[in-house]
Amino acid sequence: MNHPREYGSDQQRRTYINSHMSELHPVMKKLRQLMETHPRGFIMSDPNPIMVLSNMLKLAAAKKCIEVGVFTGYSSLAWALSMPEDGKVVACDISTEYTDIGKPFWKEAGVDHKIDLRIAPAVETLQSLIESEESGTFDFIYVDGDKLNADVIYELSLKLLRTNGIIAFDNSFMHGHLLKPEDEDERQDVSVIRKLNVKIQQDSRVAAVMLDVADGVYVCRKN
Ligand SMILES: C[S@@+](CC[C@H](N)C(=O)[O-])C[C@H]1O[C@@H](n2cnc3c(N)ncnc32)[C@H](O)[C@@H]1O
Repeated sequence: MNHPREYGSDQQRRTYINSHMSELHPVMKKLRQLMETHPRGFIMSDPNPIMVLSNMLKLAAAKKCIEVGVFTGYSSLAWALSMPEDGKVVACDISTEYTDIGKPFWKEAGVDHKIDLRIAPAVETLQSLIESEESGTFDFIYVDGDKLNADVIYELSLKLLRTNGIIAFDNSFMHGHLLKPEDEDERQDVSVIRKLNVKIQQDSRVAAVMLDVADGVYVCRKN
């Protein structure tokens, strides 16, 4: 039997965690500061999971990554900074309006040569990578966009990842909706992720664990 344990309130934990994270890279910090006044700035990834995942990339000596959902390039910048000079991030987004904001920051950090931005629906970009025979070659895939296609993205990603490669989904709690029972009129994106989370938990192709950071991050290692 599990003994009940008390680790403080959610707010107390978050405050403590946030005050004990290492300093961000100065360019990541600058981009975050810029986005504080942007009307959509709140959709940027939270620095805590980004730091956890960056540490994993370093440990795995990752050289090939994919990101689904670039926005203004904060998380792409983190992956590029975590890889060696010959590392590559295939960065997928449909918006040049947002990605154009991030590009100068990639250049300032000296990692723009590692980021291969593809402006197209992510599913198309992932399919094109499979067609160009890159299956089984990626170390890490971060999914933070296109929730409606998350299941297709998961299946394509499992093809593209190498054995022991990692796929990480941001927003596994879907802004808290998935911590509650299903609504009759649940939003479609919430419903897609609810089903995908169950599928992943039962999927013998991966070893998966959800991190209780920010809006939840589902970290799945391909067996
Ligand atoms: C939550 S934001 C990504 C935040 C980013 N990871 C960061 O840390 O700043 C989601 C992004 O997904 C992009 N997106 C939406 N639908 C997409 C699709 N079908 N294919 C690729 N990107 C898509 C949006 O344009 C948006 O920039």
